[in-house]
Formats: sequence, C-alpha cells, structure tokens
Amino acid sequence: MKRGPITGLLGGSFNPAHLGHRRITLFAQAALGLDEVWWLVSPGNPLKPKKGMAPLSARVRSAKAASRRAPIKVTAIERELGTRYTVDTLRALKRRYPHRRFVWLMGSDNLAQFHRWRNWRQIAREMPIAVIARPGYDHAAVASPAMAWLRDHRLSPARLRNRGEWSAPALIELRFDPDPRSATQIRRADPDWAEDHAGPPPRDEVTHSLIHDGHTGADA
Ligand SMILES: Nc1ncnc2c1ncn2[C@@H]1O[C@H](COP(=O)(O)OP(=O)(O)OP(=O)(O)O)[C@@H](O)[C@H]1O
Ligand SMILES: O=C(O)c1ccc[n+]([C@@H]2O[C@H](COP(=O)([O-])O)[C@@H](O)[C@H]2O)c1
Repeated sequence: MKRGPITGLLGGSFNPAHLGHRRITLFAQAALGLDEVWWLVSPGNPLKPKKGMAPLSARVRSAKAASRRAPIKVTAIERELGTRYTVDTLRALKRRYPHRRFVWLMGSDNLAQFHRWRNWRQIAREMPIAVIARPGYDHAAVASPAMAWLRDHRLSPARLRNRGEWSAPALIELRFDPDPRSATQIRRADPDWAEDHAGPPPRDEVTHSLIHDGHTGADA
C-alpha cells in the first residue's frame, strides 16, 4: 500500500470564503490526522451559474484572508491544470504528486448532489471522501443516490488518523458541532459582493501567485 503525506482537498467556489470553511477544515484536519489541506478555488463550478460569481482572483483573495495564519494552502491550480471537472482535477493531481495520498473533503450539501457530478463513481474510486455534516442538508445527503452507493464503503476517521489500511471508495462521515455559516448568507447580507469584486486584480498580483502559492510544487 502507498505511504506518504495525506493531503486533504477542499474544492469550492469560495464566493466568498468564510470562517465556516476555516473551521470545518481545521476540524477535519485534526479528525483525520491530515498532513496538510489545500483549498482548491474553482475557476467555475460546472453546476453553478456564472452570474453572481466573482472573478477567480477575488475569490482567491477572500480564501487567503479567511485562512490567514492557519495551516491551509490556497490554490487555483485547476486553472493551471486546465481542468474544471473534479474527476479530471484529481487525475491530474495524482499524476503531478505521485507520493501524496489525497482525501476529498466536502460538506453534506455536496454529497446530496454528488450523483450529478461528472463520473462521480470514478471520483469516489480515486480517493476517500470525507463528508462534513452541515445544518439543513444531512437528510438530503442520507437519502441521496451517492450515499446509497457509498454506504457500504464507510471508513472510520480513526483509520486514517492512525494510519491504518484503507483504499477507495471510502466514505468518512465527520460530525462536529455543525457550522451554519455559508457564502449564500454573506451574499444575502451584501448582494453586491460579486459586483464589488469584479474589477481587475491589484497591479502587484502576478498570475503565477494566483495559480498556486509555491507550496504545491510537483513531487520529485
Ligand atoms: N458551514 C459549512 N459546513 C460544512 N461544509 C461547508 C460549510 N461551508 C462550506 N462547506 C463546504 O465547503 C466546500 C466549499 O463550499 P462553497 O465555497 O461552495 O461555500 P458555500 O458556503 O457552500 O457557498 P454557497 O452558499 O454559495 O453554496 C463545499 O464542499 C461545501 O459543502
Ligand atoms: O466535477 C463536477 O462535475 C463538479 C460538479 C459540481 C461541483 N464540483 C466541485 O465541487 C467543489 C465544491 O463546489 P462548490 O461550488 O459547491 O463550492 C468544487 O471543487 C467544484 O469544482 C465538481
């Protein structure tokens, strides 16, 4: 079985990022004993409308602000990889980082509609999926087609944390004190958020630093 650092991946629109992202990430990191976590700021969720979506640069900035001083790496690497569908991103990441083991992190709202993602079963075969309970979505997640398929592949968080044997597909359910925060809530309170951040990025923001922050260089 492959050994190596375990990297958690939290993919998201981060439109904008919020402290709920930070909190669930730190909880998941501790519960699973992850060596590191990357936030993959998506160039565009294939299932979400473009309207109301701030530019990638603004969303990366908000992610960097929300993760400040936390052991979280913010990256828009999908833009560099030229991938938009998660199944393609994961394959490209595994090729680029052959010594790392990856775990996909997501909230239960995403598990509820996971069956709508391109090649979702293949995604689940690529790496374990850790689902974080989210207020208002747990019922839909439990009743979802993805859950019906994954329920026989449950894995305890301790198995990862204690570096036991595991293989994908694997569903890890994480229950913390649920965090009600959401980007929808922030945009509701500030309906102009995306529009206010639609301008060009600051002059000193080099494209390269937008793609990744230098910590995610390919494995040798
Ligand atoms: N409070 C939360 N509890 C659990 N998971 C969360 C929470 N907030 C975000 N997530 C998860 O983080 C990932 C990225 O989320 P995203 O950037 O879409 O934020 P969001 O708050 O869900 O946004 P929106 O309200 O616009 O859908 C997703 O997997 C989502 O399920
Ligand atoms: O690959 C897909 O078909 C797919 C469909 C919907 C969402 N995703 C990914 O799911 C992650 C969470 O997206 P979001 O917008 O809910 O934060 C993000 O990495 C998206 O690229 C991926």
